[in-house]
Amino acid sequence: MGRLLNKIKEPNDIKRISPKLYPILAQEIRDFLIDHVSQTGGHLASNLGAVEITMALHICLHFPEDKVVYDVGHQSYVHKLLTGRKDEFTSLRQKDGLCGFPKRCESDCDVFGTGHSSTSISAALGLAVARDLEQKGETIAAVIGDGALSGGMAYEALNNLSILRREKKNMIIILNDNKMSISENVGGMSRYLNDLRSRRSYSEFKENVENALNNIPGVGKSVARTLKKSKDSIKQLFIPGMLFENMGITYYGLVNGHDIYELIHAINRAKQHEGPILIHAITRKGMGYKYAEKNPEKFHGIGPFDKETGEVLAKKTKKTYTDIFAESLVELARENKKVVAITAAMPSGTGLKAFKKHYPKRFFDVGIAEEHAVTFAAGLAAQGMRPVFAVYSSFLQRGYDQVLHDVCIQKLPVFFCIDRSGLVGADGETHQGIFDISYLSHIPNMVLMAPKNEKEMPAMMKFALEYNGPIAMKYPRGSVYDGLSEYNAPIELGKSEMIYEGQDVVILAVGNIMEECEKAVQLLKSQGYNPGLVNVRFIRPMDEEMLHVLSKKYSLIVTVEENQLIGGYGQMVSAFLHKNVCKNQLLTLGISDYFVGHATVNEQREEAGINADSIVKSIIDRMN
Ligand SMILES: Cc1ncc(C[n+]2csc(CCOP(=O)(O)OP(=O)(O)O)c2C)c(N)n1
Ligand SMILES: CC(=O)[C@@H](O)[C@H](O)COP(=O)(O)O
Ligand SMILES: [Mg+2]
Repeated sequence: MGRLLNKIKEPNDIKRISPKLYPILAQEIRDFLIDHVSQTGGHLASNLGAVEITMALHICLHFPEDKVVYDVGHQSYVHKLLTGRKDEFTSLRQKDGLCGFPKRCESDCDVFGTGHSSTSISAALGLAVARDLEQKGETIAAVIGDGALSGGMAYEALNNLSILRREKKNMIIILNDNKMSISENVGGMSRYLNDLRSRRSYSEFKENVENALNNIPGVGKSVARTLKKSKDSIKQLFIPGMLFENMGITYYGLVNGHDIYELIHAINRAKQHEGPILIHAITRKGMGYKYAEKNPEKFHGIGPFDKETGEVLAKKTKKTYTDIFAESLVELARENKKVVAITAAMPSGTGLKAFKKHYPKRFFDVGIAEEHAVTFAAGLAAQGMRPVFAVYSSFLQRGYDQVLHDVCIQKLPVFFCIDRSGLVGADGETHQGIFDISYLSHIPNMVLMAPKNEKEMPAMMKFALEYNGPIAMKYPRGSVYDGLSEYNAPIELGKSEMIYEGQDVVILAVGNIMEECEKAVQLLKSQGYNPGLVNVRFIRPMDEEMLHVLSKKYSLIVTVEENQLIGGYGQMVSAFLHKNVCKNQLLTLGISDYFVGHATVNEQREEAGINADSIVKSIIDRMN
């Protein structure tokens, strides 16, 4: 570890470093990040890009009294380094280890937990208003990227900042503009920021304007005097950032986001400002590591890699569910020209890059705007298109009302391809896809499917695109499970698939948890039991005909799902058995009412009691 970084053991220790050594410290931080993330995996490029911004904040502010909210929070490793957690980086994103996002319970310098995009300005405004109501004086800041600024919630907050303007109360927003979301940034705001980037700083503009006017013989000087008096008109004419200025947010740009001294000057100036102020910092995602600079998308979120070559260590031996989705959609779209694909700033993660390559005019990246994406899809469907919205389960939570209000009430044929459904592992609590059955299964007109493995996925997708109404298919992060059971039964609305008949006990497996259930069946058989096994396939509409048969044949019915138990499939079966006055024993296995922290998926399944061994134990305990 670098000599200077080694001196930083507690919050504010950076203030003991001589200013002339800041560039050396920045390099030591970059070396540390590359060394550690190359071993643990994590979000590297964003953190490399935020080194100087974070250092400057820690030089100018005093923690934990002063407070910074990091938008998304994937770029908060430097903040964690500078607040006494550098020794924990060997446990980054591992069970009981350092979280990859800010977390209140981890440090009093993590004032607000993040993970989902575009929340930082809202949260910081809440902190600032509380400060003012309490008549305190700390500095409150939000660090938001250009990608996160494409999220609608950010504008709701920018709009509401007027309450600080009115009271002349300070709040700093640092816009970390690197022209990148995970992929290239998109949309009108990105174009606006590009325009701002293309200009020099306002102060230069003002000076240049005055010089130009003063050089005009005769009228020039008086015009310059008049304009100078009405600063706003110069601003109106020339200042970049008028979008912010017109909302009452002072725009301070452009600042070189890698010049620590310029940043310190800007932040110290901003601290004195009476009202909200936005510092527009230009950075490079992946700064300081050539492989990440060249390919910031690859190094946005990356597994352990060889830092000498930039190559990921784990060789991909199997396809992922995302690969199967992407390949199948390209084929289905070839046959059906009405198929259009939508992503909310996740073209790589959802696999839609492949679709974009084949059908660029039928591909839409709407930015980090899931709410908009859902209703945009509804509009497309209302005009006869077959929109497919590929979205991570936890991010679709943003569009819940749009699913209900704009798609399901109107019974519009939108196909939701819900990736990262179920446990996701290292991203932890904010990213687990363990709520989608709960938040979709109670919406009338919605159909919710879950393939047991990759063989069933293409057929389910074909069925979905032929189904005339709202329909969703949930599938997990990671490699496919090519299971014991071959896909055979054709897909029929609301029909489950009996895999093994068995007797006494039957297991109903939802989606990819089939992997654990098949192992459990083998283990039970080895102990003399003969369990039945059902591939649920349709969470809704439920296969009530099958449930009637099962209720007559088996004394114990077991449901297993990678979802909260509350609102889950097991609860739906329980309601069915209750409504039909069935006397069966019911054992529901799933996530029992807690948020699942960062760990491996296997560790998370074991903790939840839905790995094979736990399923077996629960069944045997129940049967004896
Ligand atoms: C609601 C939501 N949608 C999508 C994501 C996935 N996501 C994480 S970081 C990111 C891009 C953020 O870009 P930017 O704010 O510019 O930060 P940078 O990585 O460039 O520093 C996206 C889309 C998310 N975290 N939350
Ligand atoms: C920070 C963020 O929200 C994304 O980078 C997310 O971590 C990506 O998840 P996957 O690694 O599953 O694509
Ligand atoms: Mg960015």
